[in-house]
Amino acid sequence: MTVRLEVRNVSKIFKGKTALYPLSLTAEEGECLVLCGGNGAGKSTLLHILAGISTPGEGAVLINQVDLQNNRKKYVSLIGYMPDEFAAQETMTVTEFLTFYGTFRKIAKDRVKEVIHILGLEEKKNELIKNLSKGMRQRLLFGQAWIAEPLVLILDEPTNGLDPYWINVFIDLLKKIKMSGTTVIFSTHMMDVAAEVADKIIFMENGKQMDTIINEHSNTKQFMVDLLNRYRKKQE
Ligand SMILES: Nc1ncnc2c1ncn2[C@@H]1O[C@H](COP(=O)(O)OP(=O)(O)OP(=O)(O)O)[C@@H](O)[C@H]1O
Repeated sequence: MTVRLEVRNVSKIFKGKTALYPLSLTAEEGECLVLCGGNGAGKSTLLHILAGISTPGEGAVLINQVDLQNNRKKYVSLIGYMPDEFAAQETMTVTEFLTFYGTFRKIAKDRVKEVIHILGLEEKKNELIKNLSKGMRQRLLFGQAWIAEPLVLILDEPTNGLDPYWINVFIDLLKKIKMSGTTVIFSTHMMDVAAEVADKIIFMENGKQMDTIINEHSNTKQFMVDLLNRYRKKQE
C-alpha cells in the first residue's frame, strides 16, 4: 500500500505555550487513524493543521505527495473536514447546506439526496440548521465532509452527540468508507468506537504523541479492555 497522508514533524505554539510538540505520522489508502487523549491533549490542534485552517509552527503535511503549504488549493480539494461544532450557516436548510458544499466539489446530481437518505435526514431536509438537534447537526456536518468522497476524511469528535443507534450506523458507514479506499483520521473520547474502526490508535497527552497502538481487529471486546487499561495508565 502507498502512503496517502504524511505528517512530518508538525508542531504548534500558541502565545509561547506549546500545544503540539513535533509529531509525525503516516496513513495509507483505506486506513483509519484515531486520535485519543484527554481534554487539551492537542487532538483538535493537529486536525486543524491537517484541515488547513491552522498553520503549523514547523513541519509539513502531504496527501499523495501534495504539500499543503506549497499547493494549498490542490491539497484542500483532496480532503473533507468535519469541525467539532457549527460556526455559521444556521439559516440554511439541510438541503441548501449540502448543495452548497457539494457544488464546490462538482458532485453527481443525486448525491445530495443520497447523503440525506444515508444520514437519515429526509424528514428534515427543508428544516433550518438552527432547528436541528445536536445529533442531527453532527450527521449533517459529517455529510458535508463526506459528500464529495474525498481521499482523506478529517473528523473532529464525529460521534459527539450521536445516540447509540446513530453511533452504530456511523461505525458501519466508516467501515464501508475505508473499504472504498478513503483514508480517515478522527478524534474521539469513545474507546469503543476507536476499537471498532481504528487501524491505529494514537494516544496524545499534553501536546505529545505518547503511544501508537495497532488494532488487529481480531477480538474487539478484549482489545477495548486492553485499550482502556493502557489509557488509564497513561492518565495516571
Ligand atoms: N486558538 C488557541 N489559542 C491559544 N491556545 C489554544 C488555542 N487552541 C488550542 N489551544 C490550546 O492548545 C491545547 C490543545 O488544545 P486542543 O483543542 O488541541 O485539545 P484537544 O485534545 O482537542 O482537547 P478536547 O478533548 O478538550 O477537545 C490546549 O491547552 C488549548 O488551550
